[in-house]
Amino acid sequence: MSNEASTGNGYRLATELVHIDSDVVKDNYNAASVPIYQTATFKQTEAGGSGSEYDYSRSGNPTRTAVEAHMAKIMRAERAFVVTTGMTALDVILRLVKTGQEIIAGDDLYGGTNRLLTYVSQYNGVKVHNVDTTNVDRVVERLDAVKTRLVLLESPTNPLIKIADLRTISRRVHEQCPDALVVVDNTMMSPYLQNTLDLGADIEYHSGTKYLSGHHDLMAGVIGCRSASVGEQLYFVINASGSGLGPFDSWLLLRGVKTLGIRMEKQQSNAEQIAEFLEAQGLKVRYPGLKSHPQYELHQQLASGSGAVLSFETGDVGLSERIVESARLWGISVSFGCVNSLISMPCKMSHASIPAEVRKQRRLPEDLIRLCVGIEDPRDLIDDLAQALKKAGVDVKH
Ligand SMILES: Cc1ncc(COP(=O)(O)O)c(C=O)c1O
Ligand SMILES: N[C@@H](CCSC[C@H](N)C(=O)O)C(=O)O
Repeated sequence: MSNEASTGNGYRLATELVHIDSDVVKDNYNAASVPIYQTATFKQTEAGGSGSEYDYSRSGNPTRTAVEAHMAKIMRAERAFVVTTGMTALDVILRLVKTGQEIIAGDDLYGGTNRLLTYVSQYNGVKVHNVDTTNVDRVVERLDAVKTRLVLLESPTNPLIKIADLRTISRRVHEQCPDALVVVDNTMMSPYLQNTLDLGADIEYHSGTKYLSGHHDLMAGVIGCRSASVGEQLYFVINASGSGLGPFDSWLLLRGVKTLGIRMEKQQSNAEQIAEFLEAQGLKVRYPGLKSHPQYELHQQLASGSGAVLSFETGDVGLSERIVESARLWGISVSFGCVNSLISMPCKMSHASIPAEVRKQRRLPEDLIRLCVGIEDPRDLIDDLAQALKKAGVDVKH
């Protein structure tokens, strides 16, 4: 299935991803690829500094401007920013929350997100409510018209692949709390499969380390927002704190994002086959493209595809460890969104920073295996999973 969404220029997203607006960077030589302006500072023509578009790369750099303009177009955002990592993106957004204000966040979130939220609740006097975001009422009952500043959502969540009704939650939050911002970490879907600003979010952010760059050769974060005034506040923090992405990494991100469409289509098609294979083994598979997913219908209304991250349980931590360690083609690594396939155990790896008792309270299964599907031949991926399952002692139908 290909993505039918367009950016407003009349072209589909896969087309827009490849075409960078050449007016954004004034290049005298008509370079076909946006140049890397590897400079910290810029020569000024006058002592007052006026008349120059750039003065210092912390405040702005042409290569960064090019990728920010491109991301704003792709995300249909009023403004987009690129920063050093996905966690930096969240850190910048969290600077909009003041002592005494409150955040409502999911109870299944990337481990690093949970760690940063725990930090702001311990040291910045910000109350964080973790709720089950699959249930709109659980979110709404925590709203406080005065105190709620952010509602932070992942959908699908990492790693339990739970779906939040982003459209309804955004509407209800805006009705009840006009000053609250709905923020969505859209890393798992990428802008290719889900546009959360269109669904009503105020801010969407990404770990650009994942699908946007696609090759695990760079760390980056991307933030897109719907309003110019939120954009001004975010830009202030990025400039003041020096969180903006450097010129070379901006260039790598811009190069990576051009192939997002084709990578996502292939990774998703591989993931669908792998999810079906695992389900046929009688395993409890979490993937929003499977009809057995409890929120299959809702996810289809929010996104144009199911992505390429799935998780499954085996019922036994030791068995899960043996499966992971028996895989040959699937690399044991944290992260996802890369062209090569990865296997991991969230409780021991990406989500190990969540204390064991909190993982238990939030029903994060210790035996959970997460698969991040790449672009390899799906037959090789399935064969390798089959041999890993067999070696670990599972009776495989293949
Ligand atoms: C859903 C999600 N959001 C944010 C992040 C943070 O991104 P980064 O590693 O680029 O800081 C990660 C992983 O690291 C993630 O999985
Ligand atoms: N040691 C790191 C783990 C990073 S996890 C990366 C990624 N978000 C994933 O879900 O795999 C840390 O503690 O931050």
